[in-house]
Amino acid sequence: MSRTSGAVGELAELVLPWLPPRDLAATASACRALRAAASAVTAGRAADVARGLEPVPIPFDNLVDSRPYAYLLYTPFSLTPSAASLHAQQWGCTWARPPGPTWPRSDLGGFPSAECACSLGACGGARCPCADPEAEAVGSEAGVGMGSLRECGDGCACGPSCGNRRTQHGVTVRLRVVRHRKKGWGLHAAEVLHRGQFVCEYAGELLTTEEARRRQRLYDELASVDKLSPALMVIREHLPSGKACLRVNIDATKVGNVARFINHSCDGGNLHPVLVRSSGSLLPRLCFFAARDIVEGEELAFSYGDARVRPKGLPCFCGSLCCSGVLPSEET
Ligand SMILES: C[S@@+](CC[C@H](N)C(=O)[O-])C[C@H]1O[C@@H](n2cnc3c(N)ncnc32)[C@H](O)[C@@H]1O
Repeated sequence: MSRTSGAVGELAELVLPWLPPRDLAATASACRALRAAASAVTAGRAADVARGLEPVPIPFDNLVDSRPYAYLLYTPFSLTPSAASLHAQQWGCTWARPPGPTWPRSDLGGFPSAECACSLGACGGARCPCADPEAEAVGSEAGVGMGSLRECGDGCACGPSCGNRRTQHGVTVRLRVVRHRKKGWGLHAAEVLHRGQFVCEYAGELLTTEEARRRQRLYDELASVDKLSPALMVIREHLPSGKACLRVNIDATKVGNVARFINHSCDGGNLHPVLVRSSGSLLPRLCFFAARDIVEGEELAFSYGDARVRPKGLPCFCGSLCCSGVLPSEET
């Protein structure tokens, strides 16, 4: 009974002394079976943060303390909070049927879209309206702000195997979530990544600005007492008119994908954040590309200054030569 605690321990102390030997032995054996089952669940969670929802498993790796994994509800795509609760995974389980993406949306509600009608294999060519002349350069520089990319989407005639959908197949590169002494978990390459290679999207709950502000206040309080590692991303995009600004709030704190483990680096890190637009979609998606060749084992990082994450005034341990000493934050 040395390891039982709280209510279970109290209950055991009350009940067990009254049991006959056979029932006491049966209770002990049931506890051993439960312990083995719980260990199997822990091992499964530690073996794959994505719980089978990405094309390749993404294991946790902790040589620093005793936490085997970080718990989150995994979603490969961004969702609205109502969809997230509707499709909530049972505690500890994978989804029987994962939810579909909130975008790209097929219904544009009257907004113009530049979808292509290319036949399969012809996308990305000179006549394809979704072709992006800058596509080759995407991801080639870190620390130069947010890039942009156009891809085919739900509004296009081509199918999912079209070559102009680099970011739409989930995480296909080998990654690992590694525990750090000062920064918490961090995302690392588990194979060589080449400059310009797509790494992952930043997926989570899509929030209204009002809800994002409400959560930020809460996360600030919890983070200041070390109770939470928030992953609320605020992306601002100035529209061509210069008069309006599109704001996208993605909260991956509790419902999100592997990108929520990417830490900040003051020197821009080795990832290039890129806003990807596709036909049939009102909102851009935030995607990360390798900004240079990355060796196996290297930590992946980008500058939170480009797509800001709260909370305020926390110390930065990125270790880069130009480290400012604090994590970037913003007034919302
Ligand atoms: C998006 S999460 C990144 C994953 C996080 N390390 C975890 O364990 O879940 C952002 C949080 O990670 C921590 N973090 C990220 N970059 C950091 C850095 N350079 N130095 C210290 N802490 C960092 C901060 O707590 C920040 O609020």
